[in-house]
Amino acid sequence: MSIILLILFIFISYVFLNYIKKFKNYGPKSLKGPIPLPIFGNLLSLLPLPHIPLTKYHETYGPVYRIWMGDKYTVSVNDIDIAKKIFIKNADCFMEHPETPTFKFYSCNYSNLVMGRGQNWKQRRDLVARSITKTKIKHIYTNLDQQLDGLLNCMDYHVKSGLPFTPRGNFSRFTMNNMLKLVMNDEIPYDHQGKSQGPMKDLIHQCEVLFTNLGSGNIGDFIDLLKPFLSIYYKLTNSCLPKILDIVGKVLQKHVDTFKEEYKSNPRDLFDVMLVEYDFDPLKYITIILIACDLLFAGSDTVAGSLEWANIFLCNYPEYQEKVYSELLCVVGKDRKVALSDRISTPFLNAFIKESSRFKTIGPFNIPRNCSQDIEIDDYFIPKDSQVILNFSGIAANTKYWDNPQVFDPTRHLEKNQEFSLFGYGQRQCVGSNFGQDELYLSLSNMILKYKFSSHDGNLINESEAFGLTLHPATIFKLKLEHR
Ligand code: HEM
Repeated sequence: MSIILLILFIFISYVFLNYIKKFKNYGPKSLKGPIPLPIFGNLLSLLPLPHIPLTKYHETYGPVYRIWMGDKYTVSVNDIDIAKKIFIKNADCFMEHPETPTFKFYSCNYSNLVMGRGQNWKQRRDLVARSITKTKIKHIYTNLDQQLDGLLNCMDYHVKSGLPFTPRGNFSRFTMNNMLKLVMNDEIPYDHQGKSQGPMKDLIHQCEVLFTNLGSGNIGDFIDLLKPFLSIYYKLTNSCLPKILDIVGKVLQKHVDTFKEEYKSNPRDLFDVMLVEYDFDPLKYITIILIACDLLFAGSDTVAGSLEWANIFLCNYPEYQEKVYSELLCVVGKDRKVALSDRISTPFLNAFIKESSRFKTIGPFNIPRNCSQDIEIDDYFIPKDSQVILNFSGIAANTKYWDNPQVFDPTRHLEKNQEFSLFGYGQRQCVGSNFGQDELYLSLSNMILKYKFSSHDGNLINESEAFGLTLHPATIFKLKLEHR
């Protein structure tokens, strides 16, 4: 009995002291924020769609405020100028991500690029940034073009058969294939009905499981008492990561076995580039596999989700669809496909894409960064070891930048060229931003030039959001496609 009382006493004292800590005053530049609860801090107020309360808090506490995510002091930044001061001007202070059981487990102890740290990260980042260009991998855009043909063929099938077209699944396979081609010169073949086939099919399935695991968030990452249990839980239960590493590892081994001298100057893909860079050192294979996985994860769901949202807006705002189509018809005509060089001549389509990404921010936040020392930025004090979130959804709704931000209106970008990027700022901003934007432009423009989009039942498509690894449409919607 006395042992139980003792444990209870220790627990209550811990909770009490822990709670007091949450009210520490950092002086006149202390950040304001909502009152936290014991243990959970403000976590419960963030459910189920954290970007909504995080954007609302801005109205009460200003563009930079603090919340407690469990035991983690978190700074939410909703202003572009301050974001730049943090992530560009004071980059050294905000370079790493916070250490959490989830980040640690899924990065195999920070051995990948996305979670990499210090010099290791710099070296991996430099390698990937140099590689995903057409100077290094020469056929990178030919591959993209072929994948686009595959997607358009699939859409053709739906036009001819009169069957409704489901963007979810078809767009994820398209973007996943672009990454598979880029990284390991592989792809998931599919029949016209959109069903995946072949050995890589299992990879897509395992990635979906992993996206769900990562996207659901885990309270054990934020509450110190739970962290050790979460680490143990991952070790005991999670089997999709080893499966993914196994599938990707086998493809890497095949690359090693089939490598030819000529691939040094004309690599088949990123695997070849990395094998040469690391001098075929088997100790580096795990890093190569993990970087490959980074690109598969970071580069597929983001672009696929952006395409889904853009399709919804084409259907729900048919007047803008007609304007984009007329512009493309005038610039490109019907005898060829849209090319990247047309981008400069399609301001309305560019504005439509920008508005689509502002209206539904596919990645509502950057990957949180850890602050490595106490620092003052303008009127804001950010304490050491707090985590900093760049709230893209908050910036997208900030009336400092946009009139009537709740209205979908591409013309706003023609009237005023307001800077807006979902790719982050500074050295650690998205390494695939150029490729991702090219992928989005090419696929969307060619779809619009070829097909008229509407919802399959004639109703407006539901625009509500589901929060996961990305902020994607909550419902799996279907489209009616007609040839233009
Ligand atoms: C619409 C498309 C995309 C969006 C919105 C997006 C957004 C982001 C964001 C917000 C970050 C974190 C930046 C930060 O912390 O400051 C990031 C990082 C990253 N993204 Fe993207 N991304 C997209 C497409 C892609 C593509 C196509 C690739 C691969 C080719 C890619 C690969 C990566 C990688 C590897 C990182 C980690 C970079 C590092 O830590 O050095 N992303 N992305």
